[in-house]
Order: sequence, then structure tokens, then C-alpha cells
Amino acid sequence: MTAQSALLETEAQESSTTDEELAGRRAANGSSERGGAVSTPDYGEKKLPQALIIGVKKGGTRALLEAIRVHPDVRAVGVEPHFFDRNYEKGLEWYRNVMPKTLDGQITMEKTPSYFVTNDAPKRIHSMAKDIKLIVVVRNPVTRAISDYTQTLSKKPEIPTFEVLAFKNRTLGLIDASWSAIRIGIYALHLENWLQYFPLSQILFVSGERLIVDP
Ligand SMILES: Nc1ncnc2c1ncn2[C@@H]1O[C@H](COP(=O)(O)OS(=O)(=O)O)[C@@H](OP(=O)(O)O)[C@H]1O
Repeated sequence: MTAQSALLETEAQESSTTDEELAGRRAANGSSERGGAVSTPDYGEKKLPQALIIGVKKGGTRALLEAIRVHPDVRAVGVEPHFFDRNYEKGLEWYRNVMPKTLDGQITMEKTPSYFVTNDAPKRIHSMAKDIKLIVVVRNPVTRAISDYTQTLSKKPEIPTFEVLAFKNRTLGLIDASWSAIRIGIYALHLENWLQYFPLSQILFVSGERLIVDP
């Protein structure tokens, strides 16, 4: 079993898999890439990524990766490898094997939005490649939270309402910042962690809202 097919199998068992990931999974399987167009022949070498879309969940990360990978000098893995959060113990060789083959000069990329809120991710990514380029798609935290909640609700219709989850005390207007849909959107909190390892000049922030109107 290849690292990539093992990853696909693992992801198939994970409840957090999104429609976007499923689309990516088809691409990674080689059955279809960007609607069936085969862009790069399958030769070259698998390399560790030189650029990562690290977040944020529901920011528009899939749309951004699909837009970037249209470029012939970019090859991206369609699935979310979740290496720096869930699969780190599998080792760098496993991670490299998940990547598509590239020719000299081509850039390898992947996106896993949960990296942005993973405490160990900056340190781990820095130890792999301190000069890596990082991309964060940010979006209004409220619409991001609603999008996040809507996704969960579609899988678990029995969860409480958004309002119940968002407030600790509705009357006092006390927000429950420990609820992940809100916590993910406190961007500054997570960014501090990244800035311990990477200068701002290495991190590109993309507006999720602008991505829609001006891709
Ligand atoms: N072209 C384009 N540009 C910008 N944003 C887009 C685009 N296409 C989709 N979307 C919206 O992105 C939301 C999904 O974000 P992600 O791809 O980051 O989701 S995920 O974390 O991978 O599940 C999701 O937001 P919601 O619809 O509000 O849930 C998508 O609608």
C-alpha cells in the first residue's frame, strides 16, 4: 500500500472529511485532476513542500489551492495530509511519499487548514524547512464560524443551535471563546505561535472574501 493510498483510507474513516477533501481525494487518486484535465505527466521526483496553505478552516483554502495549482509550475496534493497535526509520527518519508512528483523548478504544495490552530505545527514545520512559504486564508471570523458550524450540522443534525454554542451566557452577552468555531477565528492568538518561528515576511495572508470577488 502506498503512503498516499494509506492516507486516503485513513481519511475515509475520519468524520471531518469535507466535500472539498473528497474532490481533492479524487485528484490525488489520479482519477481526475481539475475536472479531468491531466496537467503534468507522472514523472519527476517527490519532494517535501516548499509552500503550505496552513489555514484557516472554512476560509476558502480549497478554492485557493485549486486556483494556484492551475499554474504549470505548481503541483499540489489534493488530499489534506494532516501531517503536522495527526500524522506526524509517520515521519517525513511518509509525508514526502504523499506528495505528487515534480520536475526541477516545480513547486510542491499542500493545504491542511487545521495546521493554523495546531500548537506544535509551527515548530514542526520550521524543523522541516525554515524557509518554507506559508499562506493563510483569513475570512470574517463570524462568517467563518457560521460556515464551520453549518458543516458540522450537516454531519450531526442533533447538535445545539449556533446561539446556544456561541454564548456562555446569552443575557450577559458572554461569548464562549473555547468553542472551536469561535476559537479558530481568534486569528491573533494562533498567529503569535507562528511568529515565534517564522517572520511575517514568510507568511502571506489572503482575504477569503476577496478571493471570491477577485480571484
Ligand atoms: N472561489 C472561492 N473563493 C473563496 N471562497 C470560496 C470559493 N469557493 C468556495 N468558497 C468558500 O470557502 C468555504 C470553504 O472553505 P475551505 O475550502 O477553506 O473549507 S475547508 O476548511 O477545506 O473545509 C466555503 O464557505 P461557505 O459556503 O460559507 O461554507 C465556500 O463556499
